[in-house]
Amino acid sequence: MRYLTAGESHGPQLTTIIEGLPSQLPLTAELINKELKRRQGGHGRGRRMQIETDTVEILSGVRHGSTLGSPVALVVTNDDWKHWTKIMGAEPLEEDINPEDIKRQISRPRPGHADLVGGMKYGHRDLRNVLERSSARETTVRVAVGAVAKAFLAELGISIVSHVTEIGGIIANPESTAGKSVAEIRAIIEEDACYCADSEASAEMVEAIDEAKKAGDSIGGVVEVIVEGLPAGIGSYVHYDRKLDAKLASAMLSINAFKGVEFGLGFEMAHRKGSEVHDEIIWSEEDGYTRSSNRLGGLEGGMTTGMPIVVRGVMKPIPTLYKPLQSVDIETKEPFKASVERSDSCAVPAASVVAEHAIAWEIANAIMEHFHSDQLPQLKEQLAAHKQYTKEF
Ligand SMILES: Cc1cc2nc3c(=O)[nH]c(=O)nc-3n(C[C@H](O)[C@H](O)[C@H](O)COP(=O)(O)O)c2cc1C
Ligand SMILES: C=C(O[C@@H]1CC(C(=O)O)=C[C@@H](OP(=O)(O)O)[C@H]1O)C(=O)O
Repeated sequence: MRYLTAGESHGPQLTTIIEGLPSQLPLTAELINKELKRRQGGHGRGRRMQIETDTVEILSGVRHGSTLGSPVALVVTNDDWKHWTKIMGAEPLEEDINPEDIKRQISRPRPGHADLVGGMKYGHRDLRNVLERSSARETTVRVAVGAVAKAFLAELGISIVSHVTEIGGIIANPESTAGKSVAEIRAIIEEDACYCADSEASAEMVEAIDEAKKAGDSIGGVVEVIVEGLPAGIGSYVHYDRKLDAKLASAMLSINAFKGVEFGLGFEMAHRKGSEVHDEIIWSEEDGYTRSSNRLGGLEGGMTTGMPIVVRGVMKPIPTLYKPLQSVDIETKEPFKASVERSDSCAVPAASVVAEHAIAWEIANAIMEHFHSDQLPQLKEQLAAHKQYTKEF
């Protein structure tokens, strides 16, 4: 499967086309909208989220609530567009308009954002031309795509959740999720301001976000995605570009501001002995092959083991600072404070929703690569046979 996205942050809409979905997958806009709403939430979001009510329109590939097997086109309109039609319009400027009045030109690149290097790369002296597409507004349609992937996974008995484990140095107690299922974690974090399972840590995270905002600063954090119900043997060890862990890492790092990724114990593995890292293999009539622990996070040799996938990503603090860092005006080359654009002060909770959906897409894709079918019912049969086979192996 594949998809493309298009759209600028303050353009008329965000668009995506998904290709290769099986037919007969139940799909509604309502299901996608639920996830879009979650992405808009979480403490620390800026004023743009009060302007938008992200909702999707399904324009093709679905009939009477079910996929056809043809490309699925989705659109999310930007409510803010009405304030930007002249500034961001595709048509050449009308003659009676003074460009200076409507340009909202940016010439003082923000350290940590794509402004300066993006300007150099595409020859834009107005760095707004970079910002508009490098903005995480694009993650809206990536969540829409991931919501479709999640609907597909749910049909196969595979569920996925993300939660926030750290913000600005405040770390959630791992016990808050230990031994809990995806559904249980989802129920805990649903109403939490930081999508965190530890309510005490979450309250401190809220304070830390408010403090950072008051100081004109920003903070980052860590999110964890858990995938449950996977069969063993999805992905492959035979070639670098077929390893599922590599694909999941790439998906995580493709999210704006994500700078690191780890599976299971992650970087902690460096401090442990092999006997304290690897997961012992057991077999039972009922469950087939399982593990007595899941310290490797559900992947061996680039393939699923059948245990839950546990993958974490670290998000750096937001680059736009209301107390801006030192920069240079590219017109005069004089030192200047960086531009200040309307901004989030912390988007880690929202980004956890993006991570969940980016990972869901990658898993759905890996499943579609493994089981070759254009029809969901056939695919379900193949999956059931595969599960039986791996159990008896
Ligand atoms: C959900 C989400 C919201 C974000 N909001 C902002 C924001 O309001 N202001 C900002 O400067 N960066 C924001 N970012 C981060 C930038 O998009 C990101 O740092 C920028 O695209 C540069 O890419 P890089 O950090 O991956 O190098 C956000 C990221 C995510 C995932
Ligand atoms: C600025 C960035 O994205 C943010 C993410 C975002 C959204 O819908 O998530 C919408 C944007 O809206 P605006 O720029 O109008 O405030 C930002 O809040 C960025 O990533 O650089």
